[in-house]
Amino acid sequence: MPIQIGTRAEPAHDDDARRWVGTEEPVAAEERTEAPPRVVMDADEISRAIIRMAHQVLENDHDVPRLIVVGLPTRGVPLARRLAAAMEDIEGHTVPIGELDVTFYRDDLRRQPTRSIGPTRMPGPIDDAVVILVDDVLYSGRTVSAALEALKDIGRPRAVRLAVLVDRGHRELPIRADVVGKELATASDERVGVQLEETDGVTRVTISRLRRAPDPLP
Ligand SMILES: O=P(O)(O)OC[C@H]1O[C@H](OP(=O)(O)OP(=O)(O)O)[C@H](O)[C@@H]1O
Ligand SMILES: O=c1cc[nH]c(=O)[nH]1
Repeated sequence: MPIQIGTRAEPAHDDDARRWVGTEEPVAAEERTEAPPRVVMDADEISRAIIRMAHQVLENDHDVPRLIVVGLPTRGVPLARRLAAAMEDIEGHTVPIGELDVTFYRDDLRRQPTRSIGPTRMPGPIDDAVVILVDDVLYSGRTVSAALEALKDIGRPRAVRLAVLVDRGHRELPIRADVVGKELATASDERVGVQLEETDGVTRVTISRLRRAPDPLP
């Protein structure tokens, strides 16, 4: 029996229309403008990385009776679908997919721009299943930490693994990925952008350097 919590009320990602929570300054000045992005993975490289990741996931948990692949919005959800499809190609049977909205579990909810609350859907009980969390980028680790909290409210998986397309370093919490598509050495003033056909109309990974917006005139 599928489990569903919440519904998406409006588009999941709308940078221009982001709403803010709390009273703190909503955005760091250096995030306001960006230099042109440099492409570090194209669509073919991303496809190959996902196939590699699928093999690794299956190798790590080859004897598990129940695997559930769970995407973290926004782009973790289409990535989870792609990963599950690659796993199905290898294994020849259906791989159940879920999606997990972590917004209310974030420890930085008051500091971060929020997007609309998305749905949480599981293909069935997660108890005793191995859950493969899927996200596009692993950075501070706070999204994954929130995902682990959110999962606790749904059930008690036998194990939780983490698969990310890009690990860009700069962790703030003791979290690591089990399966990584590509490790990117990045500076803290850079931003990794994952774009996928399903959400962005183009598939690629870029790095851009964030530039400090000029101070306002006195
Ligand atoms: O390790 P972290 O520091 O948590 O960063 C990684 C998260 O940041 C991005 O999500 P974001 O919150 O920007 O939302 P989006 O997926 O909707 O773009 C990305 O998709 C990861 O989920
Ligand atoms: O560079 C980053 C950092 C966090 N989340 C992203 O999507 N990219």
